[in-house]
Amino acid sequence: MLRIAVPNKGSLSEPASQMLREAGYRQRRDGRELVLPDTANDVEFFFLRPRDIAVYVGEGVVDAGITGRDLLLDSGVDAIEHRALGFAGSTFHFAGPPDQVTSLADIHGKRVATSYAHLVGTYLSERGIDAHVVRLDGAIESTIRLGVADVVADVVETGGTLRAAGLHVFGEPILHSEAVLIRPNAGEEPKAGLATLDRRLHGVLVARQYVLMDYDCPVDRVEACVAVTPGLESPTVSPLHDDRWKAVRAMVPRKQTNQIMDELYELGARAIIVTGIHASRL
Ligand SMILES: Nc1ncnc2c1ncn2[C@@H]1O[C@H](COP(=O)(O)OP(=O)(O)OP(=O)(O)O)[C@@H](O)[C@H]1O
Ligand SMILES: O=P(O)(O)OC[C@H]1O[C@H](OP(=O)(O)OP(=O)(O)O)[C@H](O)[C@@H]1O
Ligand SMILES: [Mg+2]
Repeated sequence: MLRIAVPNKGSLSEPASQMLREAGYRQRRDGRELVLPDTANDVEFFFLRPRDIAVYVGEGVVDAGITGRDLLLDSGVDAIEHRALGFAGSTFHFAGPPDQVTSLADIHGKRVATSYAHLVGTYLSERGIDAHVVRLDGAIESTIRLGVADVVADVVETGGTLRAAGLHVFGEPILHSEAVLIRPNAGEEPKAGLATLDRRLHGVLVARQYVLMDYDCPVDRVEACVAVTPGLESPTVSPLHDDRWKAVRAMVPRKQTNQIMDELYELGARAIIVTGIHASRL
């Protein structure tokens, strides 16, 4: 059985379980369940704290886990990012009072509050910046007002929390993070079964990121239209009863749906229809 660690709390928990459900796995209904076997799929889920998941994976006591890239890097353990999962996206930034800190060099000699002490400490020392890292569990944006830090390093999604605290980000992002599937390093072959899990998760990603587009196209416009919808391998082009027209079907990125429909229409395509993808295996 493949042993998989899943976040039990926090912002990664529900979307991780949702993604696994869409990939055909059982997930817990009761938030207190700690272990959940899914014998039909030959896997067993362990619900653990997101920050601890990299440690369990690094130790090799589970075969795979879902956590944040930022948490993986902060753990410093020997586990490998196997696949980015496209949710819980954020950047990790330094921030501080706009009138006091505007560049990385300004951090020198200051106190930096963060929940990611290892990550931040390494980042600063690699750049020769000497600062005192204050490790706290959360509500990092409050530390400056409360006088325990001069600068913070924290997760930024919308930026709303920073704005509410009167802080601004400065310098380059330390990191772009999102939820990731991780596996032990240990120089070994990934455990049998991991490939199936990975293919299923990739299938969910594709189903989320792409739609199917069908349209009718005048024969002399097929090449131009196909250039707009090249599909993954190559689009399907089928004959229609009226031989002046062809039918084309291709996967297109969901975000570009309307722009592509406009372009196809301009090129002479008609009856353009878009359908969602429920599942996929590429
Ligand atoms: N607002 C957010 N947007 C996107 N990702 C976030 C956000 N807040 C935290 N994360 C991500 O969640 C992971 C941290 O999970 P963790 O459970 O430790 O904290 P949390 O989600 O902030 O939950 P809580 O603070 O309620 O304990 C990290 O990968 C982090 O990047
Ligand atoms: O840019 P934003 O959209 O405002 O999101 C970022 C905030 O979200 C998280 O906080 P959370 O609500 O988890 O509280 P915490 O600081 O106590 O972890 C994170 O630590 C930031 O503070
Ligand atoms: Mg938090």
